[in-house]
Formats: sequence, C-alpha cells, structure tokens
Amino acid sequence: MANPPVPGTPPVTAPATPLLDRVRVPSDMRNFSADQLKQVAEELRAETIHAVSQTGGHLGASLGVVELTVAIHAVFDTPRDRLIWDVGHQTYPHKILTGRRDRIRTLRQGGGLSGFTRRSESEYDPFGAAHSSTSISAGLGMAVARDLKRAIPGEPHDDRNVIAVIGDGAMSAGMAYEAMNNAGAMRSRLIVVLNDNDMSIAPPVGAMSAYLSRLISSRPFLSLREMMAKLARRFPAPLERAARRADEYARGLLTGGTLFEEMGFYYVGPIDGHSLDHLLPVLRNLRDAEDGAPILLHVVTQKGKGYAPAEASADKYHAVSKFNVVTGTQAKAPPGPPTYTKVFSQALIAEAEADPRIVAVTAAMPSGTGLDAFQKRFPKRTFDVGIAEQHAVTFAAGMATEGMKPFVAIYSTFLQRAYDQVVHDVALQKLPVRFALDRAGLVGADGATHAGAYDIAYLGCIPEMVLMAAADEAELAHMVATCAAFDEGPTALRFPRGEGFGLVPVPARGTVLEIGRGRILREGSSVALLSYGARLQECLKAADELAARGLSCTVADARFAKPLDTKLVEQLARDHAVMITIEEGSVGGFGSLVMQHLAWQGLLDGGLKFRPMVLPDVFTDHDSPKAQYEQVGLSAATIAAHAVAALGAGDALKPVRA
Ligand SMILES: Cc1ncc(C[n+]2csc(CCOP(=O)(O)OP(=O)(O)O)c2C)c(N)n1
Ligand SMILES: CC(=O)[C@@H](O)[C@H](O)COP(=O)(O)O
Ligand SMILES: [Mg+2]
Repeated sequence: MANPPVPGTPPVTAPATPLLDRVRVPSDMRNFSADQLKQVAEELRAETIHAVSQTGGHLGASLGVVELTVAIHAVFDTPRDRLIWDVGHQTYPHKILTGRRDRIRTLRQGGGLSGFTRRSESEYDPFGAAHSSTSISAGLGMAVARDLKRAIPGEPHDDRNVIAVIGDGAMSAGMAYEAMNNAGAMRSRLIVVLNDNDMSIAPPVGAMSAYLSRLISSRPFLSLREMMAKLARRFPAPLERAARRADEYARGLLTGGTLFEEMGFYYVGPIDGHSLDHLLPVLRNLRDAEDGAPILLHVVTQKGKGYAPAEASADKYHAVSKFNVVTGTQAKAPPGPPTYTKVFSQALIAEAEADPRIVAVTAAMPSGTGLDAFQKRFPKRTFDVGIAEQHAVTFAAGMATEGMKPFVAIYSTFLQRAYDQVVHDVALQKLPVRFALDRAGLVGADGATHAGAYDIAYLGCIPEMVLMAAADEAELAHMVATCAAFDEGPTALRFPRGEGFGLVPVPARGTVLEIGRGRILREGSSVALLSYGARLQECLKAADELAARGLSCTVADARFAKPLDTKLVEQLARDHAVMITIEEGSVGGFGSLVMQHLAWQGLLDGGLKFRPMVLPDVFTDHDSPKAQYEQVGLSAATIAAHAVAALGAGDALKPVRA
C-alpha cells in the first residue's frame, strides 16, 4: 500500500484510498465537500488504473469521466435518478462507486463484472449497453414514462431526473439524432451530457465532429460566474440574485444559437469536464431546474486523463491488455500466427492493387477491422463514416450502383443495426456490396453484446445472398478474392476474432472459389462432419478421436452457406449414418439451411441421424474465448461425443475424452 496516487505517476501496488474507502454507494459521498470530492476523484482514478492494469479493458474512456462520474453521483440521487451511460465502456469508475468495487478486479473475466452497463448487475445500471448511441432514446423513454405515470391512479408521484451521458463519437450515429429530434419536440425533462473528448476509438470523423470542435474553440470555457448567469436566464427560481446580476454582464456573450438549441434543447457549455468546481454547481442547477425542456450539457474532457501513458498514446488507451502501471507497457501475447483481421486486410489490399474499383467502408472501426492498413495504402478509397452502420451499408449500395466494388468491413454484431439496409437497399436490388464480417462467433471478454452469433441466421434468410465462412487464413484470402470477383449480387464472408491457426501458408493473393462449392478434407464411412467456418480444425480433431475408437469419419468444409453445395450435402447424407453440422453461430443458421434442404429431398425420412451443432440458444457471457467455446460445446470432444451418441454405439466403444 501507500504510494500516493499522483496523476501520471501511479502506484505499483494498490493505491491508498482513504476517502474512497468510505464510499460504498454514491449516497456515502453526498455530504462531502468539494475538496473531499476532488480527493475521491483522485483516488478513484488511481484505483481504476490499478484495477485495469490487472484485468485489461477500456481504460481511456473511463479515465476521461472520473470527475464527471463523481459529480453526477454526488449531485443526483442515483439510483432513484436514472443515469444512463452510452456504450457503457466508460463505466469502470461508476462501477467502483456503485457497490461493485470489491469485484472490479474481476472485470471482463468469466463470472466477473461485465465491461459494460448491465441491468442485471446493478440497480445503478438502469439501461444495459455496449452498442453505441442508444442513451438518449432510452433516457427519453424513461423521462416520458415518468411523466405518464403521474396520471396513472395509484402510481407513486415520481419526479426523478434522467441523465444520459453520450460521447462525441457516439453522437455521430443516426440514433442519437432520431432521439434528439424526438426529445426536442417534447417537453419532457431530460438531461443529456455530451462528453466531448474529441476521440472515438480512432480520431472522430465527420461534419458533426468538426462542428463540435468549432463550438469549443469559438466559446472558451465559461467562468463560473458566466455559467451561473446563463443558467439564471433560463432557470431563475433556484438561483441567487448575484447570479442574476452576472447574467446582465454575460448576456452579450452568449447569444449565438447552437445546433442543439435549434433542435429544441437548452444548451449549456462548453464546460471543463475535469473541474469539479464547474461540474458541481452546474449539475446542481440542472437538477433543480423546473423547466420542462430537454437540456444538453456540453462537457469537454480528455480521453486517458490523468495517466501519462494513456494521454500520450494515439488511441488514448481505448482498450488495453494488462499493463505495467509504472511504464504503461501492455502485456503482449506471445508471437503467433497473424490475426484473421490482418489476413483480411492484406488480402483486400492485394485485390485493391489489382482493381481500382475496390473501395472499403468502416463505421468508426478502422483499426478493429484492419482498414487502417488499407487506408494507409489507399487513403482516397477508404471511408470511415463514423458510428453509422446503417449509412455505411446504404452508402456502399450507392457506390455499387455506379460500378464501384465496395467492401463493408464490419463486426458481425454491429451489422445487426443495419439489417433493413442490407435487405432493402442491397439485397432486393441485387447490388454487389461485399460484407466482410469480422468477430463472427464468440469474442471473449466483450461478452454477449459483441458476440457475432446471428449473422448466418439473419443473412441466411435473405434471398440470393452469397454467404461464405473462412475455415482458415488461406480460405479467408480466397474468399476475399471471390467476393471481389463476384459482381452479380451481395456477398458476405465471416471470420472469427483473433489469431488464425498458422497451419496453412497464406497466399499473397487469394484464388477465386467456385460459388456454392464445398470441399472434402477427409473421407470416411460412418460419420460425416460438415463444418461451416473456423471450427473445421475441431472437426478434424474429432475425426482423429473417432478414428482412434474405430469410427470412420468424413470431414467436409462447406465454405458456402448460400448457395449451399447441395450435391455435397446430399452425398454426405446418403453415404453416412450420422451427419453433424458445426458452426459458430446461432440457431437458425447453416444447420437449418442444410436441414431444410435435406428435408425437402426426403433425406431425413430414412435412417440418417442428423445433428446440427450451433451456439446454444442463450446469451453467452464474457469469458476467455477458450472457456466460452468449451461452455457452448463446440469442441472436438463434444463433436465426437455427439457422433458416438447418435450412432448409439457408445457402450461398445472406448470412452470419449472428457
Ligand atoms: C453501434 C456500435 N458501433 C461501433 C461500436 C464500437 N465502439 C465502441 S466505443 C466506440 C467509440 C465511442 O466514442 P465516444 O462515444 O466518443 O466515447 P469515448 O470512447 O471517446 O469516451 C466505438 C466506435 C459500438 N460500441 N457500437
Ligand atoms: C467498446 C467497443 O465496442 C469496442 O471497443 C470493442 O470492445 C472492440 O472489441 P475488439 O477488441 O474485438 O476490437
Ligand atoms: Mg469520444
């Protein structure tokens, strides 16, 4: 213990936190003085750094909101007042202050705290998040519910505050504007705090981001006096006369309307989001305001604030692995094969070198999708559209109508937000938009919110989509080439998070595959394992296990879920007693497509024992990817066990590996 928590030079051991130790829940600090709250903030920052150094996680965003977190919880009556954090990746200080400090070092680990907000985790998390830009909508819903309940006989009168904290990056999404458009037209009291740190995961993009920068630079931080004066103009009742006099002084300074004011919000700011001297009185005034209009408080913060290595890093420590607190050096995984993301990125660059019509689109995830490397090579052919998945898809569709070859590089989970755009704008018009779905399957520490579980099902039901899944890195390169070459309609290829197997050489440029044709890797007679995607290695291992038990196995890689290789599927069904499909996806995916086909061929009417292995129909919580896959049973041992059970030969055979 005992190294004092000095910002920028944090303690190696757990920091001394005498005041923070007294805060088990936010109400414990509501009678603290401003100076005491400053000390709480300092200790909270040190505790956050120390905890994340042991767990890894989204540190930068959390460090940027330490003072804001303390101020909101000190001023508002949470959890009675509803506090909604957009995305939820910045809530580690919030978790520490709201009864979860004793578990903060379990963050993002199996059985531990989630890295995001979660209703089931705490009453202080009134709305779960992880996908961005939902907070204003959810907050408005809560505010309107509060207003409506006043008229319901028997409902207790409720005047709770609703506060939504949204980042400047999240403010680039359509949902935020849809919500503001709605909120601005209603007289429901809602406080939106715009946490402007001039960062998304990457530097923020777009006209709104430029507008916010102009807003900040054209309006230096208001002095406390000016701020109180501005508030006095709008909310005179709770303010003192002195503040009203100051209003006259400030009146001339503060006349320009902001976009937010034009949308019906009362705009306050910009203010220094690291100054409790500013945050506390402003928040108190907003809390006590009797006016019904929605309010937007614009606070300016710094991502990574108060930890030198974070402040100095390009991504402000958005997401870090475990690290050395003194040096900031992050733990590196031992050198291994390249990630699927990297293979995708290189394969796309190779295709784009050969075809100037290839362009790439990302929705605020250039590094996560590997498009940062593509952007370096082809800056004019790369489009970061902000957190705007719906727009990304229709923007790509527009380019495709003009003969360009757009690749939308996107996480499987985030494409969920653009489903109608995929159906209505792309597929119905047979536009050759290529979807590169990264993070397909379970993703580890981000948990259920980020799992790429549904894309096979939600794309598989759209007519004429071409769907592929890469079994390994070389296959991924081939599939990128196949997408690039296919111009007749939309294509999607999926690949998992993390490293590949390193078992096959990756070609400098992929070979175009025949559409709708799978491949057989091993021929056998009793059991057919038909894999779709990167569980192929587990199938091969399962086949080895079964072979050791005297059972002969065919292992095939479907490559395509649509169009299905019907010849291959029928052959496997006819020639084997047991057929098992394996995919890293939900119910309703590849196995269903195969089953549908076999059923209509009458191939399920005879003796075939068909077993579709998919992710179980539950949300799989955060854990290591290995543990997650063991939990869901998509492992060689379980595949082998299912084969044996289906054959009904279990008793006669050697036991299956546990
Ligand atoms: C719909 C959606 N798309 C993409 C992401 C990935 N993502 C997580 S945080 C983030 C940046 C958010 O920036 P901002 O709101 O400014 O928060 P900051 O990290 O700067 O505090 C992005 C793009 C997401 N969570 N949800
Ligand atoms: C908060 C968020 O949505 C992202 O930061 C996400 O955690 C990235 O995950 P990857 O590490 O898989 O890129
Ligand atoms: Mg930001």
